[in-house]
Amino acid sequence: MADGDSRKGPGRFGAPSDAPVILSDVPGSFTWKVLHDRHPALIQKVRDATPYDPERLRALDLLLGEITEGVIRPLEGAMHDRDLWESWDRGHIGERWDDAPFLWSESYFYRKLLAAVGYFDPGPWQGIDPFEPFKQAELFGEAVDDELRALDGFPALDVGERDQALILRALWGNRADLVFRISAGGSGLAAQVPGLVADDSALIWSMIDGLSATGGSLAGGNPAVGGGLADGDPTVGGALAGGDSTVDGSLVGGDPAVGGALTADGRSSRICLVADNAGSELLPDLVLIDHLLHARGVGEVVLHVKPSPYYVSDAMMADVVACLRRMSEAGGQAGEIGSRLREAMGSGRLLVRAHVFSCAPLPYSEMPDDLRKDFASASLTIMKGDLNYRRLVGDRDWPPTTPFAEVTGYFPGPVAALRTLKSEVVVGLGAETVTALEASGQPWRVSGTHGLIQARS
Ligand SMILES: O=P(O)(O)OC[C@@]1(O)O[C@H](CO)[C@@H](O)[C@@H]1O
Repeated sequence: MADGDSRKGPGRFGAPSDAPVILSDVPGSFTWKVLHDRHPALIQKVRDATPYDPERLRALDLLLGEITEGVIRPLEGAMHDRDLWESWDRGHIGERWDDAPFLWSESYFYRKLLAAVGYFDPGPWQGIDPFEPFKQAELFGEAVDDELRALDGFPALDVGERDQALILRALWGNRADLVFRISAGGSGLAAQVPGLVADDSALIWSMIDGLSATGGSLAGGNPAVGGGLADGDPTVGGALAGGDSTVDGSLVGGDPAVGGALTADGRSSRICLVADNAGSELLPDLVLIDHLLHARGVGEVVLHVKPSPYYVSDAMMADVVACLRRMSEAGGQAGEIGSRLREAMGSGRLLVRAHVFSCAPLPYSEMPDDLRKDFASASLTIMKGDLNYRRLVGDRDWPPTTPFAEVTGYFPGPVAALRTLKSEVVVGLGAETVTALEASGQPWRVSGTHGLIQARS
């Protein structure tokens, strides 16, 4: 029995799964409010933001009626991803929205929203992202101007200081999540950020320390092929893009099974970063990627984005392009970083993937083999954000002291999570930390005021 289709039962690849799956069936609970308050509010915002025609407005009304009345109905009409959804269904169609796993029902809601606005249908509305107006407003807002200007202070920092600053920016950038703002109001951020509830950043950097590329490469399956230099730094061997161009249509870039550059001791010098939100989260992610490639000598970074609009602000390829353009236009350090990233993209040291499973309603313990191979080819995978965390550890009511290494043991390689806490699931906390958080009386699991950095080697 799979992790995504059961309330209990063993997960694939031995993922432990004896904690109850989180549902949305308790009126007034966080998950219930997402389905009953956040989703209807989002439908209204989508209607307001784009001048839809009667057909699409009617479809949005039908969706609103469906989520209000309560029973999950099948997708209708021609669907390019029918086979996928049949394989991801898990028998929840026909159930009440509240009774399906929260992870599944939320994800299915976003797929239905795209169906309602005709995102996938041939015709004039095909490819019109219903969330684009929100993403644009955020990317061109003053807060992003300030963030980009702040990069001008970076050259004054040494590499260690930059390591820490960048990992924290990438973490707290995750507060900038537009779906969260729908219910939190304003910026969605509490005035105070009490801080980290777990901090494995030292472990992450110790893993990255050994990952400098030497120039050896497995590109094209030939370990004797040296990689080309991408950024002119003679101490850093560049990676060649994977030699096999006959890849699965869902991937952009080289063959996921082919490792890129190698370290001196023959390990993969590849890091995967699984992105979460666009705009003010993706920008610090890109700055971190540049730091890994340029200052830390990592041979290759694989950036995973979503293949279609999801959770309002989740990053897609178009958002990567928009962020790089925004950096170039900002000039200063941001402009320099943007240029280096463009070069890295051109030389294959920065690869982007948009795998269909990135929008699946299932935990990563259910990932397909090609994605599993992709993660296995990296010496470290960094998961960004709340939803990726839920999918990584399983969206279950774990005791919060359950070891992170235990619940991620199924993952095919070293893995780290950078996440602002915006939903109920959490693992890997110390008992004293949990006691103090509970004593605070604050909704620390869901308020976006706390963050965590967790890793296992
Ligand atoms: O993945 P992200 O962008 O950090 O967060 C997604 C999120 O806003 O959506 C869910 C509730 O709708 C929660 O998991 C979380 O608050």
